[in-house]
Amino acid sequence: MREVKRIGVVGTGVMGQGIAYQAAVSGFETWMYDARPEALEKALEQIAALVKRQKEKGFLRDEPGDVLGRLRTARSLGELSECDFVIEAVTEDLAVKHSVFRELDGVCAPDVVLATNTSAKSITEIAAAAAMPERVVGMHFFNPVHRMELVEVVRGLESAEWAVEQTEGVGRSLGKETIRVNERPGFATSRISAMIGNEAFYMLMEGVSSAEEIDKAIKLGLHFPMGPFELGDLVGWDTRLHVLEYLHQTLGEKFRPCPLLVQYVRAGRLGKKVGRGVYEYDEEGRRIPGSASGR
Ligand SMILES: NC(=O)c1ccc[n+]([C@@H]2O[C@H](COP(=O)([O-])OP(=O)(O)OC[C@H]3O[C@@H](n4cnc5c(N)ncnc54)[C@H](O)[C@@H]3O)[C@@H](O)[C@H]2O)c1
Repeated sequence: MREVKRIGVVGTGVMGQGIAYQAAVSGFETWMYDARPEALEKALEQIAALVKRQKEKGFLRDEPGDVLGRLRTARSLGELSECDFVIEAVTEDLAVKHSVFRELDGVCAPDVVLATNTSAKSITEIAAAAAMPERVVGMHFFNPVHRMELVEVVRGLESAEWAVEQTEGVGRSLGKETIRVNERPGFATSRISAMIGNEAFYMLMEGVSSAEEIDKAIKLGLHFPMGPFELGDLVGWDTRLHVLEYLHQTLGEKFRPCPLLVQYVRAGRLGKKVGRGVYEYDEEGRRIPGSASGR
């Protein structure tokens, strides 16, 4: 199996930057590419800020300069040709993912695994765009990547055993626990969390209680670490909606997206990444007290 020293990350939004941080902290030379240069710049800034915070809290063994020194930015996918393992974290849209995999296939050596961080989509369908679908594997990280312990490793119809094992090995090298999942829509985790977030929105729409009270109920009554609105704001409601639409299409009526959730996405209330979702956030990303929307 190929020794992994350089990791490529494609798409440096919420997840890509978290994965790139984790790879650099874990000692890998980390190549980052995004179709929007401003997203790449923002990712570098956010990673530098996170490195600083983690060092101050005593969570980082290495010097910040050493971690940041392992980060490289690419101006095209072609510059990822020397990478030993590539993780795609672009927008949750099949056409976008297909174009990335088609191009990566021509760029990377045949023994390089092309992993996708899709939250719920079919690995088999994503892999269909690649000339070598056997090297495409699901590698599902959780947000925020540096804090969450799990990576779901998802085997598509054509995923080869060597590629699945390589993905599990890289997951462990990034300090994560892994579980293996045979592909079904939503894997083991997104299926449950999408349903809870959607149900919480139905409850908000029906006036069962306020968003803050529903979050409080789920945290204190059911012992979840975060409420469904807090979590959805963190994940991004646009990403949540993409997942729900896909689960609705593949698993049926029980996943029909709540109309109020759809309205939030149409209004641009996408969550923490844009400063407002169900709650509002200041420039540092801290929640503004009392900012929960009434409905
Ligand atoms: N947000 C979460 O909590 C979460 C958790 C697990 C998995 N995921 C999955 O991770 C992936 C990324 O989600 P996100 O929340 O980081 O989204 P995001 O919108 O924050 O970032 C996506 C990035 O992809 C870039 N991009 C779009 N097209 C591209 C292309 N052709 N080439 C290169 N870059 C391109 C965009 O410019 C953007 O910076 C999705 O598949 C999502 O389902 C998200």
